[in-house]
Amino acid sequence: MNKKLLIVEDEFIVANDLQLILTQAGYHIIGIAASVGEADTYLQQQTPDLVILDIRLNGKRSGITLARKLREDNIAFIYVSANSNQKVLEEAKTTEPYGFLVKPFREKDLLITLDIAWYRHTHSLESKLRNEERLQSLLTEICNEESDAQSKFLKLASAMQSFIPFDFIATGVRPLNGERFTDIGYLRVGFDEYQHIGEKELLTITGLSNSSFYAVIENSPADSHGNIYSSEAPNNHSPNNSLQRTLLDCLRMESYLVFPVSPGYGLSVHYFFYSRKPGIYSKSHLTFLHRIKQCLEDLAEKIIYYETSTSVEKDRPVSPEKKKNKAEFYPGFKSIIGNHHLLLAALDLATQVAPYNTSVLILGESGTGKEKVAQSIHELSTRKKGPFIKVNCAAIPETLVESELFGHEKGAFTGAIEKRKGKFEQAEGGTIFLDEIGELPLAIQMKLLRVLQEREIEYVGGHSPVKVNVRVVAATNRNLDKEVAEGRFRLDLYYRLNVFPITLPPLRERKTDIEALTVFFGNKFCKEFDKPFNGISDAMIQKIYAYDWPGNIRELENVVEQSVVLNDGRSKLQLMRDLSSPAFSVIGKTGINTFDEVKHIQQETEREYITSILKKTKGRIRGVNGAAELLNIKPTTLESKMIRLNIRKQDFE
Ligand SMILES: Nc1ncnc2c1ncn2[C@@H]1O[C@H](COP(=O)(O)OP(=O)(O)OP(=O)(O)O)[C@@H](O)[C@H]1O
Repeated sequence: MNKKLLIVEDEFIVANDLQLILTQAGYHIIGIAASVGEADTYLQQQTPDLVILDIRLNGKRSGITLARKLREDNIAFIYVSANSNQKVLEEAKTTEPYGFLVKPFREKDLLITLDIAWYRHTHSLESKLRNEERLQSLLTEICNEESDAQSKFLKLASAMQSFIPFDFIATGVRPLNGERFTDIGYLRVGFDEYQHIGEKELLTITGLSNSSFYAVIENSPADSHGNIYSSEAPNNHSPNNSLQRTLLDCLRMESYLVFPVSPGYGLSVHYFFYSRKPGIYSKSHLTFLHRIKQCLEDLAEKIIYYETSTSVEKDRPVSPEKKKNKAEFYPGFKSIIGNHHLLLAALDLATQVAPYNTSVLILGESGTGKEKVAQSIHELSTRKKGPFIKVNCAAIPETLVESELFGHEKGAFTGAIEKRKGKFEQAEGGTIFLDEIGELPLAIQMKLLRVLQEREIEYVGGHSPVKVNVRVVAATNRNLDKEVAEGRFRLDLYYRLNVFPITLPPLRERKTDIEALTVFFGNKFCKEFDKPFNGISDAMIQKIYAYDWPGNIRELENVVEQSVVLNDGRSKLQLMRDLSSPAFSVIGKTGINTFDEVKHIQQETEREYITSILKKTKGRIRGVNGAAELLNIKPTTLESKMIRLNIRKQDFE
């Protein structure tokens, strides 16, 4: 069936050109609109499969306004625009278009872009529907199981987290009753960890007396329909001194969404999602909640039933160890430390995409944990029993990339003395992780695109394709948009890989995780070097918070490793190098880009320190007051370190 297409373009000649090309290519054009108003009229008459959208249009409203509506209505669209103003482009990007073409464009590029847009749209739609089906059956399970209201709601929180982002979730009957407050809330404190917030906790957090708290409750309005509030839109905010307002202030939330359901008996139960990000909630979240409304009503009924029948039980104080709960639906991120909301949002996306074969593109600076997330995606997928093969595209010489990835036949080139399988075949039934994908030569990018489309590879020197069943997870620390714009990365491959992008935040943007990571690495290295872990000194904590971490988690890991190596085993870990020393400020300016750079600095400092101890002991390693004892490491460990660091004992004797 011909796909239906709407053209929204105010330049008559361009619009006609588009119509001609697309009709010839087999599309059915449902109309040409020169303004958002005209486009609305067409959209009311019928729903197109795809929309081609110019940014600047006749009238006051731009294509970006229309794009927001199209996204909410789940209609795929691409921009075709001559506008290269960075600000406008940035704004256009926030609407998450399925493609972008800059005028003037080639006919071939237009057709490819539409093709990819359609592929991405159907693909994401399909996985969305499958995900929703999974969620609905999970909610039914939660509803039917024998458990109390709190655990039911905790499980709901865990199940919902990858569908609607939140840092705090709550539910309760409305209108609120000053005599008896039965709302249940959970604050998200880890990937799948939540802190229960009931009346007692609220009183502590808000610091309100009982009477002021009841005044707040009495002052809290009920919503008759789904609503969104954000600090960015102060006109649409909850009244002062209401429960919502109090929660926003005390928990430092910036926006919330409320969704009322009617579970029967004339009652209304509200579900609340709060986020620390302003403007995070959209109409599409409300539409999604409408789709699962029946499940939410069934669950609300069970929760109210439990609440009303066990009020005595409820009044028991909650023991501190019971307060933090693990919902444990997704055990796949065990070794990923941190609970900053930017990290959790990335992990939510990873959870969402993990069960499917969709390609994933992980973006983020060097050392932010891209490989770790790639591994988790593999572990959370049905392919977890298959291999996870990592390929560092930047580390393979250009002439060998093709044979390394796809294999080669005997005699395919000088030195190919026998037939050899490539990484794709080695990853059969599993996942291939293409790290530093931005470094792939253009010719290989084209071949990779074919693999993604056809699911088959061709050996170097081979003549028949070989089918492969491999999921591709790629990563880069480059700005691929820029690489595409500058012609170093193929647009078609970019769109194919970018079906599901996950961006990992740099460490400087999630500083609240620094301490937990430091303790984690402190423990890890103390175990490795067989030393006791006595905690982190206050001075070290202060300095690591103040530093910007251009090398991200990997750099922090190396700094902690060094502190452990040089720790005397009796005191808390100290910072063993000055993070703001000249060496570091230079790096800070230019940025540490590679693991080698981080390792180099670490080795230099270690060399300096070991050298200073050896000077003291005049080269003596073993025995009382020997260098090994002063460093509190085994003499054999010190000896191997000296070999690695090229330190000669005899230089100190
Ligand atoms: N959240 C985390 N918790 C614990 N360890 C982490 C976390 N994120 C990363 N690491 C550790 O930090 C180091 C760097 O992580 P990783 O290699 O995954 O980063 P990357 O983004 O792939 O780096 P590059 O771009 O240089 O390849 C690894 O040793 C990894 O185990």
